[in-house]
Amino acid sequence: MAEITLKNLGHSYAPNPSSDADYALKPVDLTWEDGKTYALLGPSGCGKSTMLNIISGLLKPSDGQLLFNGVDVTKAGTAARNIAQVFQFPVIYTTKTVRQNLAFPLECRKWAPEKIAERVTHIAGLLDLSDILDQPARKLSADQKQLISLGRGLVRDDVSAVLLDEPLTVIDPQMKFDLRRKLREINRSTGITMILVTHDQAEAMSFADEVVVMMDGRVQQSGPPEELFERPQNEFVGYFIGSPPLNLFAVQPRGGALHCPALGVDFEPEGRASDPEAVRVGVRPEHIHLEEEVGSLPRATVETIENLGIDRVFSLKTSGGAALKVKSRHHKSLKQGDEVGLSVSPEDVLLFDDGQRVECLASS
Ligand SMILES: Nc1ncnc2c1ncn2[C@@H]1O[C@H](COP(=O)(O)OP(=O)(O)OP(=O)(O)O)[C@@H](O)[C@H]1O
Repeated sequence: MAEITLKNLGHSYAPNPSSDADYALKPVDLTWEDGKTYALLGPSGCGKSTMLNIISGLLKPSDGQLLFNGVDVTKAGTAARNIAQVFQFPVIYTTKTVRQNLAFPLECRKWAPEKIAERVTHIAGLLDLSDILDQPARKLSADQKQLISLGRGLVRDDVSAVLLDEPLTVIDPQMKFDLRRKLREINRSTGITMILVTHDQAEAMSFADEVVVMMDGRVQQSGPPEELFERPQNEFVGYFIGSPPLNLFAVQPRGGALHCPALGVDFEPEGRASDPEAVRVGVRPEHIHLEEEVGSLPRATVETIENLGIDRVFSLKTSGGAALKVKSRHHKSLKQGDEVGLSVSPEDVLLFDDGQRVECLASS
């Protein structure tokens, strides 16, 4: 098992990269602690597979170094790295039984038969495969086949990390939940570092101790799910994480400070004075409160209501014409066309200058 360090690690598929734009993965410094779960999250083409393939050794990076437990493995082949990889589609021998599939990597390493039997029994127990060990793999469901793929990786006792490349794509939604829980249980019981690639934020947020958000080949932010939700470093992360995404509002200069007309909040950005045109205020739909007694609060009109079961998403238009969404489990009597007051706590307000979050003093 290994701590994985990316040291100024980047990759360009172009032979002579001349600018940032030539890099599929822009050079980045990151350390992934031994035993934790990580998710690489971002839209299609943002560089997730490039990063994963560099870690597994399928791709040699054009820039920087990759270290496992402090040892430079940048030039090491896949075999030397002892990485187990699970792909989108299960990679198993359909003509073999579950037991034979799990035993095969150990037979190739010339383990003694009794050690193989012991290890296979242990791994099958971890993965809930004990009852089907003697069934042919081809007869199993997609999620069971994915568990066998995972088992084939875990069965070796020298695995540095498990890389999961969108392994839940072929799985039914309910099974996805179970398999994700199972993966976390295995991580906790084996202490093996797991890195999941996904473009599904809910999957990333519920699986990983830390999520690495990527866009255009650049790591935008890396941190625990709550931190990405509460303190996104830039507008992209704020918008990409959360459902519905972060509300963003324009500001106007007012008496040396900045004023957000939609929410009726004033700000003083810390540090340099900002160009108001480049400043936007962000508030999570969960953090805006609706008041049915409007009073002197900023007002908005309910345009549509989406019922999500427990929660509702209210799409609103402020009196100044700004659109926003509010997510709440209250206000069941509100209907389209109703007028409501808006309130927000200063600590829930985020300020972005030129797309990057800045600290600010907010007062309602
Ligand atoms: N072998 C290659 N040669 C040239 N360009 C490549 C190659 N592989 C990927 N790219 C480019 O590198 C960028 C990052 O691709 P990558 O596959 O790493 O993204 P991704 O986030 O994994 O996307 P997806 O979610 O669609 O798999 C993309 O612009 C892609 O077109």
